[in-house]
Amino acid sequence: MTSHVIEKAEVGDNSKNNERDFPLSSSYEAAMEALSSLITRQNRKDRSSVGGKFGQLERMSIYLEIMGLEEKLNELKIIHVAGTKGKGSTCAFSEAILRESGFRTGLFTSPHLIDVRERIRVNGLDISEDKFLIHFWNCWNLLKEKVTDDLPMPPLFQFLTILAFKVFISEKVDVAIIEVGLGGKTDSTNVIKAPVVCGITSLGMDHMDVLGNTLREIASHKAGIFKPEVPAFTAPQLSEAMDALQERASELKISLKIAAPLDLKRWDGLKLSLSGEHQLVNAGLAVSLCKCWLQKTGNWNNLIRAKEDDEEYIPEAFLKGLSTARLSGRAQIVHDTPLVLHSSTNASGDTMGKLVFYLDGAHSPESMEACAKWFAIATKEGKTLPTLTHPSSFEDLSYKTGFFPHEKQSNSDVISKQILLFNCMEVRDPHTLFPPLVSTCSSLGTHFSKALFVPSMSTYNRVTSGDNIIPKDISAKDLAWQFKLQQIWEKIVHGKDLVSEKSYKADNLELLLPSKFLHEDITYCNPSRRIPCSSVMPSLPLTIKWLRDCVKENPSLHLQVLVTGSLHLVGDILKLLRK
Ligand SMILES: Nc1ncnc2c1ncn2[C@@H]1O[C@H](COP(=O)(O)OP(=O)(O)OP(=O)(O)O)[C@@H](O)[C@H]1O
Ligand SMILES: [Mg+2]
Ligand SMILES: [Mg+2]
Repeated sequence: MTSHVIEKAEVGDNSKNNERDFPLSSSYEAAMEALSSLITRQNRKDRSSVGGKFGQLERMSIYLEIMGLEEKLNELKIIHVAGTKGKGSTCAFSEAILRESGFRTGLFTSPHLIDVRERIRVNGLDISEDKFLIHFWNCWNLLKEKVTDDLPMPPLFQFLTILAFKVFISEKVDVAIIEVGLGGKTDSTNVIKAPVVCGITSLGMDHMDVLGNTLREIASHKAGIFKPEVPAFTAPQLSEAMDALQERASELKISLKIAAPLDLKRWDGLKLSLSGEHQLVNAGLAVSLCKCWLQKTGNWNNLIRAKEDDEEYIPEAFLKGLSTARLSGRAQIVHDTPLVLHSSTNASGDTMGKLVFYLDGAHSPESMEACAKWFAIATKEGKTLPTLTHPSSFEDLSYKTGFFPHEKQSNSDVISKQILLFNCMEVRDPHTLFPPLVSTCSSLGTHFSKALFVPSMSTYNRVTSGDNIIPKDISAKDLAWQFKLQQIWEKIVHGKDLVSEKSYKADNLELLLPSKFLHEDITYCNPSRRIPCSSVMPSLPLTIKWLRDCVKENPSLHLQVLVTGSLHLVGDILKLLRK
């Protein structure tokens, strides 16, 4: 993208000019370039002071005023959702439920995986490129005209929030479902003054740099979205968090109800479209939020059968929404290389993935546990599972004995192995992420044959379109963080420090012979010889190639790869697999 294009795009007084001068795709790239310029490198804690004298929410109000959106925003019938984990899923369920109930929906979630337009959905679909561009340049140009030293352009998330409000207002949605970006009290979305109902998803420890170090502090930040006269619902919480939520609700004299996790037994044949046991919690909250929204907007009675007075009754449209809601990169399974089974046990010749990616963007301790549980169960499919236990110490775990029971014989001529493909942002603490992952998997009988640490490709300082991804210079990536992850992993899994003589050079792929993979555990994963069963891989494209070679060269191998630790990583893998 040349600066010429950006300049043109910026000065154009409406989007039509841009569209006339440039093909749509280049105009979209120009928008991404402009968006990227809004990414601030400032410490999140001091975000409110990013240039200018106004606080974050005050600035939001001024921007909305500039855009002429303030009044219309107050008329939107909003469901506002905060929480540590499950916000996106709860919002996605709510959107699908209300759309299936006959309403035109707007959905604002974060982050995105492949394309920024995923964050803004209208009636179930990501906003189209041309609509995005029209609204994008309209917001951009109006704000750009008014910026001063005291009121600079909004940072990325703030801009996207304004854009989403503008889209939902223009598209005349009946309901807007809005996910909080971070925290609650000071989040840009908290400029919403009178939502119809508020929801709090599962709370846990995350973003402590901004929200505080105790669950109570975190909960009180999230409760900052509560508003007078607006009912609130929460997923079940630990008492420390619940007390803080309740305290805020009492101050405002609003009702705070606990939404019970969905009980699938009651709904014969219902299968949630987002998998994992934790989704029952999110689905339960979504049901309560939607029911309340329908009641408060006077639509509930139209939806229920007249004689139905059962408190727990769920209309058909709700069940349809719960079974069709989608949100990629959360417990998503992608079959890469098809495998046709010819064995007598599968005479029908069903195909199953020979290389299967299990994608989940978990990046906090609680979500790691949820993700591990989902992976362990999903990879076993149909087998009897041991009861989930929480081993108190890693000393107890079987992998310390040197016995690796990870070869699951799912078919007489197929050997299944589980691999971990991991990366996380450097602000995360891997010491808190690996233990719940390893112990939960292990307690369910799943053990990784190998862990691969790979840098993500997306950079955090650019917003890109879905087409724009593969950096040319992959070898020049700094892999120090991946080596650190590997070291921590080895220490946790084998209790041994890694020898660091080969340090900071990615594993030579020539040595990781795919043809040997099937039998390599014994020779390579021997802690006493200090050879780790983990590798630092130089890039994601090479990692995928290596995995594909592994299954190609070992006809009986069935690889189940858990990709987790970062939504960026998950998004990159989705982009690469899609190509
Ligand atoms: N109720 C839950 N309890 C624990 N973990 C959960 C729960 N819901 C979702 N997760 C985990 O968190 C990940 C992200 O889910 P989701 O996108 O719904 O949450 P979010 O709150 O929007 O997250 P983010 O902080 O990334 O915006 C999932 O992939 C899953 O691993
Ligand atoms: Mg988060
Ligand atoms: Mg989210």
